[in-house]
Amino acid sequence: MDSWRGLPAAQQPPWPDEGALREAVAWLSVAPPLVTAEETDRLTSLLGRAARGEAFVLQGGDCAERFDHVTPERVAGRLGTLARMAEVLEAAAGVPVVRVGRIAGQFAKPRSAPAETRDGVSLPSYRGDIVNGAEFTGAARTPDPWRMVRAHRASAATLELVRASGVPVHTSHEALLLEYEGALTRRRAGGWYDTSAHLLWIGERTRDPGGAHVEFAARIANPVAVKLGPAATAREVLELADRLNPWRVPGRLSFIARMGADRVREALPPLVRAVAASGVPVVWLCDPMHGNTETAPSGHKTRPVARVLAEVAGFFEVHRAAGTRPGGLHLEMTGDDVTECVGGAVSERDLPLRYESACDPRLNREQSLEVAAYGAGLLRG
Ligand SMILES: O=C[C@H](O)[C@H](O)COP(=O)(O)O
Ligand SMILES: C=C(OP(=O)(O)O)C(=O)O
Ligand SMILES: [Mn+2]
Repeated sequence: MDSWRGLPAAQQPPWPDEGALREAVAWLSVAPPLVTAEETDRLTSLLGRAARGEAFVLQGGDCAERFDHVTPERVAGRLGTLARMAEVLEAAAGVPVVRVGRIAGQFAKPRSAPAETRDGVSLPSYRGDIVNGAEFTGAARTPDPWRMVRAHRASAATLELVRASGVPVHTSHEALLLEYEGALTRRRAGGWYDTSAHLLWIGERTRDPGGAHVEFAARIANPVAVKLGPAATAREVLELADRLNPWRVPGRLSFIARMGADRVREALPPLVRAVAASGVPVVWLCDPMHGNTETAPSGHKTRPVARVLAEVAGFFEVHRAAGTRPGGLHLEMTGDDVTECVGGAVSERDLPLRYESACDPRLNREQSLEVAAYGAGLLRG
């Protein structure tokens, strides 16, 4: 299970204290599992239905969860919004909607740049609460391996709130920090399960078929997903499909296309066609967020809801033209009334009012419901 060690692993934090890293990993390797193999297998079979067109997937939640946002109100807000969106989509799809949260573990962030400079001062970039603090001070930005232990506790507390809500949701996050994911991986009858979440995905920046992340994902029994940006080639995608779903199990592998509204119509068709021709069963999800990020004049990262809708439309068009299935949506969203994406009641001027994301801009409740209603319209055809 340690076969990923020794392979190139992108986006790992430069932990300054080796001893502390070893101690934190030792703590995690005997920590209680967060999810069971049975629940995890159930998600694989639900996703298998989506691969056959008998279900639609809604995956959503924060870009970056925060340790100090684990409150009943915030979790209920996110889950309530996700549940409402799922109802809207379900009514249109005529098949069950599989609810998957970016929740209870979505704490690690890959970054475009290793450092951030403000007023001539450079500090390590914020890499998510599991690595360092968002505050712009040397102390906060120093990677601290004990934060992985806090992330496990915050995930457990969030999961308790999720389980108490009644919203039937499975958990997911990006499998970015391999020390964390590896330490929570346990042997079960069905193989090795990463017990940190039901579904793990590999990000656009770490999907090198020869890299450590793909090797780790290939070894676990969980359902896995891979983000695909506009530079992904059919050859790479076929290699990923082969590595990650060699036994061709429906539901084992999802591809999350995040092309950008302008690129989706030209970048996605060759990938969809190549996968269809290979016969490897895959669920195709649309992430209309990460290819549509812009910087507003105020300096805030934002996403125009109109571009989000345009990418969703393009994704459906591509699948209709190829005769393949649009399997679901992957969104960065919250139940809170934030001002992070532009659209509806939020204009560029409003961005500073309630911009609470520590990383990427999320759809607020109203915008999330707008995207769900739009998706429902496309599902009705
Ligand atoms: O959530 C995704 C990435 O972590 C994020 O888009 C990277 O953002 P950056 O370009 O500000 O580093
Ligand atoms: C890091 C993310 O996305 P991507 O890997 O697609 O950039 C994300 O989903 O937050
Ligand atoms: Mn993001």
